[in-house]
Amino acid sequence: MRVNARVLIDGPSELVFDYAIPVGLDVKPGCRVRVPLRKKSSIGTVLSVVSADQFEFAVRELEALIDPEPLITPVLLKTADWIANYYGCSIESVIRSVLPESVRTEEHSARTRRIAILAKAVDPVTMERLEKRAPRQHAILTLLGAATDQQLPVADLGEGNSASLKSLEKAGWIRLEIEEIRRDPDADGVEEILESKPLDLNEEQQRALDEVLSAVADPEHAKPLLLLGVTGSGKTEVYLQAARRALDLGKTVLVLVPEISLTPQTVRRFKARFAAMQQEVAVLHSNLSQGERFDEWHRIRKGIARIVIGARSAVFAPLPDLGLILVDEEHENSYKQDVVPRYHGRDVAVLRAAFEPCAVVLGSATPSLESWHNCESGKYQLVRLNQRADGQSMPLVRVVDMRLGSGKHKGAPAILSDKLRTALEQRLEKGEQSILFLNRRGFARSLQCHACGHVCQCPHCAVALTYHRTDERLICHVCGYQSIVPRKCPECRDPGIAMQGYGTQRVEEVLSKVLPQAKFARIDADTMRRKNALRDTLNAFKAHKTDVLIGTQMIAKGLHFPNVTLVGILNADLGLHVPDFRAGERTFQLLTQVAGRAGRGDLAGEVIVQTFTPHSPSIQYARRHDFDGYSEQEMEFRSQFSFPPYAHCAVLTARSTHERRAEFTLQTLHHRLAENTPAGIVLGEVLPSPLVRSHGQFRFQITLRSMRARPLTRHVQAVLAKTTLPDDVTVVFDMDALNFS
Ligand SMILES: Nc1ncnc2c1ncn2[C@@H]1O[C@H](COP(=O)(O)OP(=O)(O)OP(=O)(O)O)[C@@H](O)[C@H]1O
Ligand SMILES: [Zn+2]
Ligand SMILES: [Zn+2]
Repeated sequence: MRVNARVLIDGPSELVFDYAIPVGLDVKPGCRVRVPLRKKSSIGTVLSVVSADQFEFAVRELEALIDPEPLITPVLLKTADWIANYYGCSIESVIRSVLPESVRTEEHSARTRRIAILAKAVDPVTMERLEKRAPRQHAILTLLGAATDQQLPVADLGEGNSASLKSLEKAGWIRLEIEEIRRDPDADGVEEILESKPLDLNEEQQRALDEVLSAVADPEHAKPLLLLGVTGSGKTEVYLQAARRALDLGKTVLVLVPEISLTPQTVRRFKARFAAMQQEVAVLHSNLSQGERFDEWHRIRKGIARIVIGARSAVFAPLPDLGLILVDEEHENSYKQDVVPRYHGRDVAVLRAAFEPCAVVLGSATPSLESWHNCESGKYQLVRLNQRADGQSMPLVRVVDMRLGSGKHKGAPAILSDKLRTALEQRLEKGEQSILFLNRRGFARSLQCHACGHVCQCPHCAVALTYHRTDERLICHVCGYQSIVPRKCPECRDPGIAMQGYGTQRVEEVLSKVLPQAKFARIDADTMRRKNALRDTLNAFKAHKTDVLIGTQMIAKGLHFPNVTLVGILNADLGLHVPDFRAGERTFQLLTQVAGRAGRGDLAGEVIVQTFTPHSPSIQYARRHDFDGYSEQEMEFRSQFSFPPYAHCAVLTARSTHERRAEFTLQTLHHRLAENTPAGIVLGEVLPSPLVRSHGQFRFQITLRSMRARPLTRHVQAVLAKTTLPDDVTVVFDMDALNFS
C-alpha cells in the first residue's frame, strides 16, 4: 500500500496537500520537506503520514526531506496523538499547535554573525613582534585579550580587517565562528531585575518541597501532586526552590501560568530568582514577534533556555530532559483552549509528565473539583499549605446584604454600602491601601427601563448591550455591535430608561465624590489596552502613589501588596445567575482569590462582600475560607446530577445564519447519536444555546455525558464522519467543555 505525507505548506494561506513519499525516504510527522507546488517548489511540514486511497488520483511526489529528524520530540508526538484521540480532533490541528507557524517557517530562522575568539594565550615576545610588523593583528589580539570570554563579534573589530583575521586564524591564535544572534524580547531593558534569595521555608512548605523533590528524583513512581495552599501560603516560594533543585540536577523546568499578561508578579518572581542565569529563562507570551518566537523555541530545543514560563500553549515547549512541570492556578479556565484543538493545558501537562516521565505539580488555593476528585480517588497526591507563609491570619470577611437597601440612590443600584464606605475612610486615615473588585466588566452596565423593565439588547446576539459613558454608546461585547443611547424607552416611550448595574468607571465616579481626598487607579480591559499599562498601574499602586485600586477579574490572581488591608467586593453574586453548573464553583474561586489579596503584610486584612444573595453557599464558604466545606457540598450536587467530575461532559454545537438549518442539522445528528449509543453515555436534548445568537449566527447544542471519555468521543466522531453537513452549518465538538454559553 502506498503512503502519502500530508504536508502543511509554509505561508499564511495554511494550504494542506498530500504528497507521495519516494521509496526509501523515512518521512515522519514533524519533519520539514521540500515539495512541488504549482510550478515552483515550496517548503512544508509533515502533519501526518496517511495511507493513500487506492481510488484516488496519484499525487505528486515530495522532492526532498529537509530535517531527517522531526522538529517534534517523540514524547510530544505521542502527546499530540493522545490529544487528537481524546478531544476528537485531527492530528493535523494538534501538530499545528505543537509546532507554531513561526517555528515551521524557514524565513524566521535566526540571523547570524561572525565572532572572533582568542584560541590561546599569546606570549609577550610574539606580541612585541606583531606590534612592529603587523600592528593590525596586534590590535585585534589586544582587544580580544581584554574582552569578556576573550571573544568579540568580527564587526566590532573594525573594518578592513579580514586579511589580518585570516592570518591570525592560520597561525592558530584565534578561531572564527558563526554565532546566532538572539532577538532578545527583553532587550528594550524595561526594568532591571534584582536577584532574589531563597527564603527559609516553614515546616509545611518544607514538607511540600520534599514531596516535589522526591517526585523529581523518581518520576516514574510519583503521582501528579496537587498543591492546595491557601492564598499567601507561599506556594510560589515552593515552586521557585523546586525549580532550582531540578535545574541543579541538570534537568529543565516548565512553568505554566494562566495568562502571562495578567500574572506579571509571578513572572517577575521567577525572573528575579533566576536573575543570575537570565539567558536560560524563556518567557513565552503572546506579544512575541514571529522572529522572537522562533528564536525562543530553538533556544529551548537546544537546551540553552532551561526554564520556560508560559501560558497554555507553552505545554508544548520542546524542552529536552524535562524534570518538572509546574501548573500555577490550575483551576483557571483559560487553560482550556476555545478553538480547535480544544485541549486543557493542565490535563495535557499531566499527560506529558507521564510520558516524559517527569514530576508535575498543580497549584491553587481553590483547586478545580476535577483535580480534587483525582486526589480523592488516589490518582493525584494531595499536599497542603494551611497557613499563610508570613504567619499572618486569613483576612476577616464580612458579608453585607444589599437587599436591605444600604444605598441612598432611589431607583439606581446601590454601589457602595455604608459599611464599605466607612471602612474605606478608615484606611485613608491610617494611610493604608484598599482594593475594590467588580465582577465582570460590562456585564451589568446595561440600560433598563424603570417603567417596563425593557433591557437594550444586541440585535445579533440577544445579550444586554453595555453602556459606555465616554462616547455615549451602547456596545455588544460579544460581536462589537454599537448603537447610540436612546432617550426614551424603545418599548414604552418612558423617558426613565437608565443605567442598571455599573462598571469600574462608574465606581470611580461615585467614589471620587464620596472620598474626594483619595487617589484612585482603575484596572479593566478598557484602561489596560496600552502596552505596559497594567505593569505601570500596579507599580504605582505598590509605591503607594494611589490609595484605592478598582478592578475587574484582572486583579483577582497572583497579586501581593503588603500595604493592602481592605478588599471590597462590590457585586459578589453577579456570576451566580448564569446557566452553567459551574457558576457556583467559579464564584467561590473568585471570591476566595480576591479576598486573598487582603492582609498580606504585617497588617491584618479585612474583606467586605456586597451581595443580593448572602446565603448562597459559594459566598458563605468563601467567607470562612473553607475549601473543604465548599467542595463537600458542591461534590454532592455534582454527583447527584452526574455532572463533572463524576462524569465527562461534552457539548456538540451547531451554528448557522439560518436558524432552522442549524437546528435541523443538530436534530439529524441527535437522531444518529441515539442509534446504538454505547452503554454509559447520556445524550441530552437539542436546545438553543444560552447565547442563542452570536455574531449573527444561531446556535443550538446537545450536552453529552459519560463516565468514560474515549467511548463518548469515538461515538460522536463516528457519527460526524458519516454525516454530510450543509455548507452553511458549522458543527463543533468540545470534550470536557468549560464554556456552555
Ligand atoms: N518561608 C517563608 N518565610 C517568609 N515569608 C515567606 C515564606 N514563603 C513565602 N513568603 C512570603 O509570603 C508571601 C506570600 O507568598 P506567595 O505569594 O508565594 O504565596 P502564594 O501561595 O503563591 O499566594 P497566592 O496563591 O495568594 O498568590 C510572599 O511575600 C512571600 O515572599
Ligand atoms: Zn419601557
Ligand atoms: Zn452582538
